[in-house]
Amino acid sequence: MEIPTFSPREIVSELDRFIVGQADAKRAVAIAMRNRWRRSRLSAGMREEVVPKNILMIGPTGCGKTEIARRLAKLAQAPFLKIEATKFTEVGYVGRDVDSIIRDLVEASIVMVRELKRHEVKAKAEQIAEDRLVEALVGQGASAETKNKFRTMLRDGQLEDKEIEISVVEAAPSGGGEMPGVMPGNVINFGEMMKGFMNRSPQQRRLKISVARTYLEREEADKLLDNEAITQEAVSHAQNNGIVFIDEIDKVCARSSEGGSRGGDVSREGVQRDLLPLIEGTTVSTKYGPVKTDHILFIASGAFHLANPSDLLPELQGRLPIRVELQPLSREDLRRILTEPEHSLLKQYIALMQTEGISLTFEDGAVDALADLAADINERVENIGARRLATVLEKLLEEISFSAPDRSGEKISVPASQVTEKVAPLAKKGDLSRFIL
Ligand SMILES: Nc1ncnc2c1ncn2[C@@H]1O[C@H](COP(=O)(O)OP(=O)(O)OP(=O)(O)O)[C@@H](O)[C@H]1O
Repeated sequence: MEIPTFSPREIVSELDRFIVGQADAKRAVAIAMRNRWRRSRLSAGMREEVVPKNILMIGPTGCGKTEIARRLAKLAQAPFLKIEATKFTEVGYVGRDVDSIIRDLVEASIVMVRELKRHEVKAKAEQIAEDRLVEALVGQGASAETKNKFRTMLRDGQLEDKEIEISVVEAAPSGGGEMPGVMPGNVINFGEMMKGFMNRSPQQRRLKISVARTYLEREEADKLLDNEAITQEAVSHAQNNGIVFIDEIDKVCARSSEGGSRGGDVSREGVQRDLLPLIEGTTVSTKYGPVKTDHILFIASGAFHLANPSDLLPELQGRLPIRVELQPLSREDLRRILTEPEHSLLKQYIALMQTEGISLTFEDGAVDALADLAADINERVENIGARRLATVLEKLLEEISFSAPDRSGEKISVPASQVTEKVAPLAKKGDLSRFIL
């Protein structure tokens, strides 16, 4: 699979569009990404020798660690998986099977490759689906002239509500029935969807053209896709380009203050031992075949408040040679996060209100007051980084959000006083602020 190539400088500037500050971490991931491209250009023998230099990100919660990794993966069109190291202690020493990380990564890769391939065959599938619609309308034997007439009407959208009888692989959505793999909010799980389609035999259905078209296009696209080839490509994509983000790695460290690995720390060290082969390079068997982990990029991350990176198993430390520290977010960072990123929180709220016909604006003073308040609560209650902005903003805009449908056409400008008078007092209510803000 062709993956986009960017120079480290380009990667950093792309990340800058979405993430404020954290220059060191951006540089580190940019170099790691470029190294992959360099590796792909080496001779086969040399290529096998070059292992990715995995990264350890150290920084407080909510300061952008996951966001950097996720954006990087998106930019590089790399399969991405985030897991929490602590997940693997829940069932005790043996814990959850760490190999599931690789299996899940391959699943993510399949979804990704399938979506790309589906896009490639889209135009063709649409054309075949249209032919089938015309045939369902006028019958196979109709003259070319009749067919063309109906084709034109179809394209003009004149027949959308007309019912036709077609043979579809999936049951019709009678009374709000759901398609397999389509979850609430239209998130599509292609794996599930394929299972759904493959397990069913075609059925005659009476459907409106608008609905039938969706079914037929999907069915035809699936016919055009070569599942075997997709699987192979997805496995290779995961092996060579996959990124696994392991959060809370510090929580599986034996704390130095507790005098090394004794007692309850056995299971934590066990998790590190389990993770080690994956990061060192092993072969995991999946239902799609064996997957080599040697060239998967691992980014481990943690706050390391209580433990130190040197409390990790030495072998693991060796496999995470790139160390980057992320900075706690200052008041100024929070202010920039509100306004600067491409889809910043303020921009999101403005866009959401626009759908209700409301033109929402924030006075400069209001943005400053929001940043002040978030920084203040982070300092006094608990530092949850940029996540604090979401709760504070939600509280500030709750009223407008609720009454928006009645206020269509209005221009609403949020002044600083609303932050200081409405939301800030909540932060003063001691323990309550833990739950509200
Ligand atoms: N520097 C930043 N610039 C822009 N947005 C940020 C920044 N830091 C955090 N955010 C936003 O805050 C939220 C939480 O950030 P993120 O998931 O990266 O936290 P994290 O550092 O990985 O913390 P944890 O270890 O607790 O998962 C995300 O929505 C992210 O977009």
